[in-house]
Amino acid sequence: MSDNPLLALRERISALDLKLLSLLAERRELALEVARNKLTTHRPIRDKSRESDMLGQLVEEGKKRNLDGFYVTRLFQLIIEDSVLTQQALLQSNLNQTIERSARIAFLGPKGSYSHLAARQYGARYFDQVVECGCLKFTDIVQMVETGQADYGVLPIENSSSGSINDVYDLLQHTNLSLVGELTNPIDHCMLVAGESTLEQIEVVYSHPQPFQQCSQFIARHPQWKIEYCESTAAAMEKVAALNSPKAAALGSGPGGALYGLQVLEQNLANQQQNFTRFIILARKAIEVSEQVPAKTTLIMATGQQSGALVEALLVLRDHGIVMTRLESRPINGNPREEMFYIDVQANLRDGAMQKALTELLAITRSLKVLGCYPSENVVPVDPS
Ligand SMILES: C=C(O[C@@H]1C=C(C(=O)O)C=C[C@H]1O)C(=O)O
Repeated sequence: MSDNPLLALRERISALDLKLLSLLAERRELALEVARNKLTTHRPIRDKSRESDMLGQLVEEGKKRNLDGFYVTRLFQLIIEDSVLTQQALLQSNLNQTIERSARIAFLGPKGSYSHLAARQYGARYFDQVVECGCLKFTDIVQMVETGQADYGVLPIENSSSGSINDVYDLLQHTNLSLVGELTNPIDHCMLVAGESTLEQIEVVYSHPQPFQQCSQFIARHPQWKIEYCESTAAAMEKVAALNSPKAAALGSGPGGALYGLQVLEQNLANQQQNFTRFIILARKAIEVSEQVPAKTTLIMATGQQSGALVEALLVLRDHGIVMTRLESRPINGNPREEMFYIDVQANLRDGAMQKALTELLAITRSLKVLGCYPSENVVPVDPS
């Protein structure tokens, strides 16, 4: 134990953190045991009343230890989210006989891009080993999966600040790949520097145009900075790491910056505090979703040009009690008078109601394609009882 009081305290904190890690790993193993039990009992993965009761007890126990309820709730909601998604992955691997322990995953941008981080996160949930395939363009990602050079493709499809990514929606019109998963990640834009620096010392900032748009209010407060656009946030980080100057910074993700040895100077810089990007996962083979796991299905359809055609189609979903979570329209190449509609629904493709709705939709639409049915990765947290 160090003689320096601060170092001695830090050593004790680090030792305690290791114990916390061991406990979290043990808890995750127990969650997997619960999932294996649910394989035999067919109970749903989520038991929200159990979560709510447990959180209530933890908040009370936390108060006895001077831990405020919001902190305890937020911490255990994150722990429970991991537990639920880990269980979902086990049930899905069991149902779809996913025995491969490694996968090749294609994504946009070099290491450190938001897509790269999403690909790593998805891969870690389903595989022991991931071969990372960074691509320059969305079309490269789709082509790598279609040609068997990659097993999965990760594509950003919408951002809460800048909206839908139309190029990806358009790609879905023409590919035979299936949608097999989704991932929604908070996008926390940070100012990243190569070493010690301050905002006052910064003279030039590098990033992709998107982060500059999403952080325009922060950037506007520093009109003296020179703005340099790069092809990706990862390229910006690479540049700043190479410059190794207190005058240069990159706008990107903290975890991405760490891959280039960059430190966070300022964080949470987006105009909108809640800044999320949703990614979709594509594969050559469609998957089935266990009825114990919340499912989403994505359809793509052309309704024809008769008036009210879209309304008629949406009424079919309503009549079968199917909840639509997203409706996006895109022009059809070469047919300016008609649009293609992308619909996300909270339903399992195998549900009877979903099958009946599809049969009726086939009769009233000009074209209809199921892009895929996949587990909903959005674990909505419950509050303490
Ligand atoms: C572990 C279980 O599965 C889920 C995860 C829970 C958790 O991590 O505490 C609690 C309830 C369920 O939503 C369980 O059913 O007990």
